[in-house]
Amino acid sequence: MDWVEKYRPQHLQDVVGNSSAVRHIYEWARDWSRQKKPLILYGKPGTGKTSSAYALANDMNWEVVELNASDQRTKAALEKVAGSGSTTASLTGASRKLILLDEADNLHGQADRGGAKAIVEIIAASQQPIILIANDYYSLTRELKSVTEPVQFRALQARSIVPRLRQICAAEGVTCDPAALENIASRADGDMRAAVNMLYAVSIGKEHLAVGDVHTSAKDERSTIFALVGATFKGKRDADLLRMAVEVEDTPDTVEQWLEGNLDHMPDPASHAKGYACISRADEYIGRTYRRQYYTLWRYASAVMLLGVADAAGGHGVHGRIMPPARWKKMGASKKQKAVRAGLSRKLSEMTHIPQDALREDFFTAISILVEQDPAKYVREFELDADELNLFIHDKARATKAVKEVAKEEKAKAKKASAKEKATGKGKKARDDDQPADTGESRRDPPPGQATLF
Ligand SMILES: Nc1ncnc2c1ncn2[C@@H]1O[C@H](COP(=O)(O)OP(=O)(O)OP(=O)(O)O)[C@@H](O)[C@H]1O
Repeated sequence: MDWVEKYRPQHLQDVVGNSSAVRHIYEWARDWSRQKKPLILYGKPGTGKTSSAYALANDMNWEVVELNASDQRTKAALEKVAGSGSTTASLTGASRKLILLDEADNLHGQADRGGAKAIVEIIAASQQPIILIANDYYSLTRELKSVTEPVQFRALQARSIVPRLRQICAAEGVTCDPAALENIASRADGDMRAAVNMLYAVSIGKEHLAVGDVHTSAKDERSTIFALVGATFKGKRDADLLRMAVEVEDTPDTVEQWLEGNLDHMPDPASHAKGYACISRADEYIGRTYRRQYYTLWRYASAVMLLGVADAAGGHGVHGRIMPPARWKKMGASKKQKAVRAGLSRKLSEMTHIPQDALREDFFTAISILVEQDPAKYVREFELDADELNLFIHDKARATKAVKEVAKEEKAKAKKASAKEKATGKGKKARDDDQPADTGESRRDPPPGQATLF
């Protein structure tokens, strides 16, 4: 049995941290009547939402009926349980049934809006206590928010995670360096499930856990995932790939991103589609793993993507080196893009006298079409640089070419102008007046501050 399940809190008092949320839940249950609104526990994964609901039911001697909001069969089941006010229906002698509705932020997974609406109505009129669970409160439908009472679960502090890890080590007969547990707790980033999982992984087969067992540098972690991805494209034996997948610290969704990021570099284009097919199949398992909290499915995800991509790659490797997923690079790049976009709309707004938000909302598409047709013209007109031009046209090579072309023209113009200045001897005056050089072409350009869009 894995430690996450083995050490799931059995009673509310075992739940670490989030004490005001826990008290809220307890008082709600203690005073429960049909007038009480269902609770919605929301917050980061692994902070104790599901565990608290189960611990509460245990403490109250309520039976739990767990349903999933996105499941098509949920409405019928919910109708049956929530519609019955019976308190003695249970064979176990439990006094009530606590309906636990997981993935409340995925209610739109119901086939239609009507289905979701019907569920909200059943929830609102329930004759049994209901607890809904969600990660993101803000993505819930307005209707659902209006019939429920929110309870937030916050990320756990590392200093509350450490004692729980210490307890688990003691129960398992593993002695440990305090620094090792502190290291795990801080890397878990407020997620107790992640912390317990990490502890389990590093303690396998050990009687003593030293800090060195836990502390792997970022470089070491990278080299392991590099090795796994490299071995997959090189077509290493299936058994080796599966063993490496267990060894790497990264979860299958990270491995999936790495494989996906490198797929396009397989030399044979025909193999790309095959590779993507395996990755998308693995992605379904990864999604289900998280939705159902059923980590066994991770193994299937790993097997499907690693063996599938290895088969697609046929042992031919990838062009160049194995690279970290482009998506990660893009995340950094998107910050820069935001700054470029803000600068560009400010500049265009000044030039055209159109307010920035009108430009963005009403004109951006039209401008993009125009710029796409003749990029160089608009590089001149709006004095765009390559980054700015790229916001309008996505073909990087074409954008660079247009910018270079205009730069070349400008250079030639400047050269011509300075030659002319020299010849006429009026160079100084022209510079003092800050007038554009007197060339036939420049007279056709609109003066600064009067750029025209169309
Ligand atoms: N506050 C906590 N106290 C003690 N153990 C916890 C706590 N939070 C999480 N855990 C551990 O993590 C496991 C998963 O926790 P739980 O299912 O309650 O998380 P959750 O908040 O419902 O996450 P998700 O949003 O992913 O469903 C538990 O089995 C338990 O081992």
